[in-house]
Amino acid sequence: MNALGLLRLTTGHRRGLALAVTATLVASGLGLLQPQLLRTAVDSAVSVPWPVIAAMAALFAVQACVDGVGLFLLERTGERVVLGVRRRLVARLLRLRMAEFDEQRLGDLMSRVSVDTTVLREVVSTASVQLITGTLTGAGTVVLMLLVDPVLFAWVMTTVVVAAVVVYSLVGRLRTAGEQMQRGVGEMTAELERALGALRTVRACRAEEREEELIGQRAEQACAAGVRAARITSVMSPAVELALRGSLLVVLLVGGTRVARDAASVGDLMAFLLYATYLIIPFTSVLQGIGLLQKGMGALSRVAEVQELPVEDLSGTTPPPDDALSLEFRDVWFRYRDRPVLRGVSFTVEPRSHVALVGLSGAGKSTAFALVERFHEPNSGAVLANGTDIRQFSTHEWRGRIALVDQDCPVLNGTLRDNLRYAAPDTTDHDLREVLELANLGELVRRLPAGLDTPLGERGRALSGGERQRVALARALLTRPDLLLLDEPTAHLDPVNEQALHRAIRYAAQECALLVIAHRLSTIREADRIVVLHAGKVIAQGRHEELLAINDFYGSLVAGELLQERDSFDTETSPGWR
Ligand SMILES: Nc1ncnc2c1ncn2[C@@H]1O[C@H](COP(=O)(O)OP(=O)(O)OP(=O)(O)O)[C@@H](O)[C@H]1O
Repeated sequence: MNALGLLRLTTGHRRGLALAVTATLVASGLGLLQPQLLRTAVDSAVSVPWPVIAAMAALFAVQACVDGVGLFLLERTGERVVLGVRRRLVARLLRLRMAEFDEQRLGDLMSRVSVDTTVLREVVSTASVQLITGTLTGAGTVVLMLLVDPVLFAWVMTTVVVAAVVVYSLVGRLRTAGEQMQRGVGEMTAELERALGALRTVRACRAEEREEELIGQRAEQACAAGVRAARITSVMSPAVELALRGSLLVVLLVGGTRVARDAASVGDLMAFLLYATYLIIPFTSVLQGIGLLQKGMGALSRVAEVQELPVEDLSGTTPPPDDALSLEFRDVWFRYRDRPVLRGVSFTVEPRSHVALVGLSGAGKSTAFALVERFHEPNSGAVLANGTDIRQFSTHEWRGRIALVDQDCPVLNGTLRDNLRYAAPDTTDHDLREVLELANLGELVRRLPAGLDTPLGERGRALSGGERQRVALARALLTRPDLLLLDEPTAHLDPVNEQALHRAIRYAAQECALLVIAHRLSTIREADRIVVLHAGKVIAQGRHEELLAINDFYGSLVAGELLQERDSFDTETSPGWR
């Protein structure tokens, strides 16, 4: 990633940037006029030159104003550039291929949107002006110094060249250190996100100290890279400072003797001295600008990495059929990286029928759901709806026709109403009430302090596990799907909620095709067909009684109650409002 990449970032904002840089340049130009005025005043005046002092004061005031305007414009442009980058990143992240989330670390991706873009803003708003105005003002100052006294200038340049050589030799290392620092921060955020995301487990396992140590190590890595960068800067800055102070000393020594020998006037010496002090600002600016630019290039390459991650393939354009949906898995093979998970799976779900998918943990049931949702694509074979490969459908419209109730039932931050209407924002209150009763949520709504408008907290913390499951089910039913994918809760349900679940399943089965990952005998018995999945293959299909008669594996599943092998954590306890 080079400086051109950074320049490309400013596309669409160049006018604002040009305006800002111009304002800053004008301000610097006005600054350069001041020594000239001083020189004229000193060399020609015999008494206090009031008009010149007034002109200088006016110049100072105008310079300060123009400088302020330029600064504001720059900051604004920086913010707007970063807004664009952040929007693009967020849009990309929300559309990445699901498989990418297996490879990437969430916290690191998040730090690219927050931390790295902040560095980019600094580059746009600070480094750009530092480099452009620093270079131009520096060049202007140099020319004026040359005009005032070429001999003195030659002396000054010797010290400046020494400083420039030191800076140049360190720039590359500064960039590497900057990049390492950004990566370190990314890794630390990733670890922190992982630990806070599983805080209950962390505490239950008494792992706070281990996590503190691990996250601390990542912070230390970022710190070490920051210190490396500081070390480089600390060599660069004094070198420059030394050169600048040295040049001032040279100006005084050499210039003083030249004035004594009448080779130059006092006005010349004063103007030159002023220019030499003025040179410090653009020179330091350029130096800081180069440092920031190096950091910015590191940040930009991390941002660009996200921009290059593959997004979901949304090439299908055909709208899904309007009539009742049927679903067919036709010889579907699927692997996660090198690991085959589905191996020639075939089964069908007729319109408005109820099919239960059963099998041991790891058999591939959730993967089958993921293929229906098009989170992943089959490696061979196809998933069809009413005879058409679902890849031909517009993904957006296809997902609008189906609903998924996941095992971990995510609830989003917001009110209960927001959560319920998340997939169908136009739901009326009448529909809402109907589904609430169906999912046995009426009692919960009555108990919550602000009813439907009660905030549920981050990830629905204010709800119990069972309540979250019912909210997820109600959310799915509200979309009036043509195909409902339901990963039945593995946790124990009390009889009232078990009945509610069955009521909802029966209701859904009348309205749409229903594919349930079943963990309960009661759900399995009600199914029109049971598909037994074992090690990625369908080993039997039929009704409960038929399968019991013909399939030993199914018999062993039922007898050993293996269908509920994960029946362990009942989270039906919730904080507050009980
Ligand atoms: N993102 C992934 N990357 C790699 N392997 C995965 C991924 N997701 C699942 N697997 C593996 O694929 C296999 C099938 O997983 P899947 O979640 O489909 O099983 P399942 O039948 O739904 O199990 P369970 O009933 O425990 O939820 C498992 O062995 C799992 O380890």
